[in-house]
Amino acid sequence: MTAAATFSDVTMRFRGHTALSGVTTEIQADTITGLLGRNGAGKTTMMQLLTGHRVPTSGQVQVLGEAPYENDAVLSRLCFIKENQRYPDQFRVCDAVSAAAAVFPDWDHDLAAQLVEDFELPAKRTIKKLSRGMTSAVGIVLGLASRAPVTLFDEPYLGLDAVARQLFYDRLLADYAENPRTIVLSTHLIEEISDLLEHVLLIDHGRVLLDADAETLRATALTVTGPARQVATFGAAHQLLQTESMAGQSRAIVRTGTATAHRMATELGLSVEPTSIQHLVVAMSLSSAATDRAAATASSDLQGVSR
Ligand SMILES: Nc1ncnc2c1ncn2[C@@H]1O[C@H](COP(=O)(O)OP(=O)(O)OP(=O)(O)O)[C@@H](O)[C@H]1O
Repeated sequence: MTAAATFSDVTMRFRGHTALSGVTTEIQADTITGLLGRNGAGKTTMMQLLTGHRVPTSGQVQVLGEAPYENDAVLSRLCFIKENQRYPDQFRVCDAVSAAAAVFPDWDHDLAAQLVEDFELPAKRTIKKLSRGMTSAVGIVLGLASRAPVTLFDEPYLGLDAVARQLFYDRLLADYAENPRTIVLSTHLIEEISDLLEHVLLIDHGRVLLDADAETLRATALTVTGPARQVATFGAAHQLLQTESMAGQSRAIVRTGTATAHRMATELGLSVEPTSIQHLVVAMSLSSAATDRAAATASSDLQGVSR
């Protein structure tokens, strides 16, 4: 696998706040990557670094082999559809489409026209007068029809109804199958998009918490259910992320690197199911928050001792 973009020990600080801390990762070429994480995790900041809207405080960001900041050769091959994408006041839908067609070298006119029709966008209406969801649909049309080698969607579907979101997923997959390219999609609607994702990058408090291909995640994240003691035994032998117990029964989400995990669970009399990416992301984020809290408590206890 080649990398379309790399982050090497990237730290991004905003006046006293560290948004990203020592991030090292690669965005795989010709892959759909889900950039996931809680509010304020650092997803938009990563996209802003990829698109040269910001330069890192330290470390290096490279896109298509070069630093993106003020680099036209790179930026002309990038498309960034932001949450709350803004357009000039007088722009109609058709103006946004024509402007994008002039900017993106690989622009597909037919696809754009088809998408405008699919999303039932009124081509001659001023974007300012569109509903929230329709405005999001304009961004989606531009992002898909740009056919940019690196396309970034940052929460692209604010206000889009369920039917329109499904349309986006279907059109994205169909077009991607025919024209593979690097797509990064940041979203909180993990359940909805998890089947689309080939790679998952989970950011938490500015750090990489999970960086793995979706296939591996599906195979290594398990939910086991059964008697509490047996679940605890199984959890102790694996990476236990979350556990809930009631009336002597437990349910745990674990990550396992061993091929024998299924057998061990069965021998312990536990039922085993795959864990969805959404459940895994929630469990990992909560587990990381608990670890941070424990570390903070330990550190304040130590400060108390030293006084
Ligand atoms: N210009 C800025 N000045 C100060 N702090 C900032 C700035 N931009 C981002 N931050 C902070 O950096 C952190 C990461 O923000 P970022 O927008 O990257 O998060 P996010 O993962 O995209 O969140 P969300 O899912 O809520 O959109 C947040 O704590 C945010 O408040």
